[in-house]
Amino acid sequence: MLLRTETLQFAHPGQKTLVFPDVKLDSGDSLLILGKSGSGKTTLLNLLAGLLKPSQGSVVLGDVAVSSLTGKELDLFRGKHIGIVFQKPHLIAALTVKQNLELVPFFSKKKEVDIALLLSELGMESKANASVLTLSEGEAQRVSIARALANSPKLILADEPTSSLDDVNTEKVIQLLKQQASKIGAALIIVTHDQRVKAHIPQFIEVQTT
Ligand SMILES: Nc1ncnc2c1ncn2[C@@H]1O[C@H](COP(=O)(O)OP(=O)(O)OP(=O)(O)O)[C@@H](O)[C@H]1O
Repeated sequence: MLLRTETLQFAHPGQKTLVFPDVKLDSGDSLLILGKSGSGKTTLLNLLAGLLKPSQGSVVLGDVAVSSLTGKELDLFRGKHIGIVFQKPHLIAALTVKQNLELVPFFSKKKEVDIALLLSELGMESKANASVLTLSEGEAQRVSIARALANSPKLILADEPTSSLDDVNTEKVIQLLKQQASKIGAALIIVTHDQRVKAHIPQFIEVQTT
């Protein structure tokens, strides 16, 4: 088992405690996190990424308890083993597409992946030297996927990656995430309420408001 959570709970300041279903995932598996708005899907993703600390329970990735790592250790572990696609691309505006991707191996201290190959697999090779300010929304989202893959992570987490995309780009983005996850043997978790995504990934857990 690659990823295992147990009895995860978290409370944002002044909010009621969120209680999450357990997640169990093998390498190469894909899973959707579904649930109503405000149920805690993004919070769960942040707990899985080690961006938030659970008030109860644990997150174990491989043989490492992510939820008990702290500080630099946690940042390094995340940089090496987890790729995150945020809802908005959050690219560095002053840099080109390629430069945005080159930062990943720099920060994760991992061997560089072939960025040119990655861009060509994402249909973005002609944009390698373009400023990210000139990209369309779909293109920027593909670059943010490339960035999440550029450290060959064990776990890919994506938060509503298709919410601002049209049908064609949604299809492309989901296929890319699935293909790339399977190519590098990573597990893939997508938070979504997008019906179009549900058609591609049948396994899901549902976060319930209590
Ligand atoms: N930083 C924060 N401070 C206080 N409360 C927060 C914070 N972030 C989230 N919450 C609250 O925690 C609950 C879960 O939020 P979360 O963003 O995880 O839900 P979600 O299921 O991802 O929602 P959506 O589908 O609308 O994005 C909500 O009630 C939200 O208002």
